[in-house]
Amino acid sequence: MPAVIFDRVTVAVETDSAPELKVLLDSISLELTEQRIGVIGANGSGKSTVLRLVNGLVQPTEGKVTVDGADTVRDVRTVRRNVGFVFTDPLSQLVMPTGREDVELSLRRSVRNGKERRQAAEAALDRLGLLELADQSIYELSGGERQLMALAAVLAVNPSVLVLDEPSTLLDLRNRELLRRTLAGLDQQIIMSTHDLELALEMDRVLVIEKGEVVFDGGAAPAVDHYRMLCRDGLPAGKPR
Ligand SMILES: Nc1ncnc2c1ncn2[C@@H]1O[C@H](COP(=O)(O)OP(=O)(O)OP(=O)(O)O)[C@@H](O)[C@H]1O
Repeated sequence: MPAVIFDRVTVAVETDSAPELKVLLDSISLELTEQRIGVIGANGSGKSTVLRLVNGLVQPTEGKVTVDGADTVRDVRTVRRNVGFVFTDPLSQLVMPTGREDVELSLRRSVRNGKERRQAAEAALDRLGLLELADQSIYELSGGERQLMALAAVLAVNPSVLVLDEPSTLLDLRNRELLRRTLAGLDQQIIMSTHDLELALEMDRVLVIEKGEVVFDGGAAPAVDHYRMLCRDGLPAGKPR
């Protein structure tokens, strides 16, 4: 597996609401070498920020992130070639009128020959059962269908690391199962944030993020237990009305 290394990474940003920098992540060090890594935590805890650091979409304010030795700031082109990123909102990544065109666009660099590219796109769509929807306008697809289409476009180029930011939010039960099976069948390293604890339980290692810090790092079941405990402790006192 490629090694994704966070070396004392802090991310701090300017905001309009306060004169001092807002710290989104505080001096995180991690060596991610397992095949399936889950990232869980409350809304706003910093999960997407962790994921975005892996492909250089967010840059560390201090420290560095490397993917198989490539620095996500200095060697960002190498990193982007190796790291596929699936966004929570598929419309932020699907740019072509149809899914088929989008998958072919993803493949434009890796498969130069037009006929071979069409075949590779067909195979990538077929893998997720999307052939029937391939030529439909992206805007006529449901949210879940778009989410799968975005995954197909990223998987088509066979990245060595696949980063997924809450990939199952829009999926129904059947498509969640399809996603689960698809992820289980992949050879590459997966780093995935999710609120779907069943999906998190399938991971080899799970990080629990809380207020910009890794508060638990270990096996999936104890990580989920830890997160549940944090959620219970964080609830307001008194009976819900
Ligand atoms: N560019 C930015 N400027 C200011 N604040 C930011 C910026 N990006 C993220 N944040 C803040 O950082 C915190 C962590 O955001 P992040 O998107 O990483 O959370 P998350 O754990 O993925 O949340 P969710 O589960 O709701 O998607 C949030 O409070 C968010 O408002």
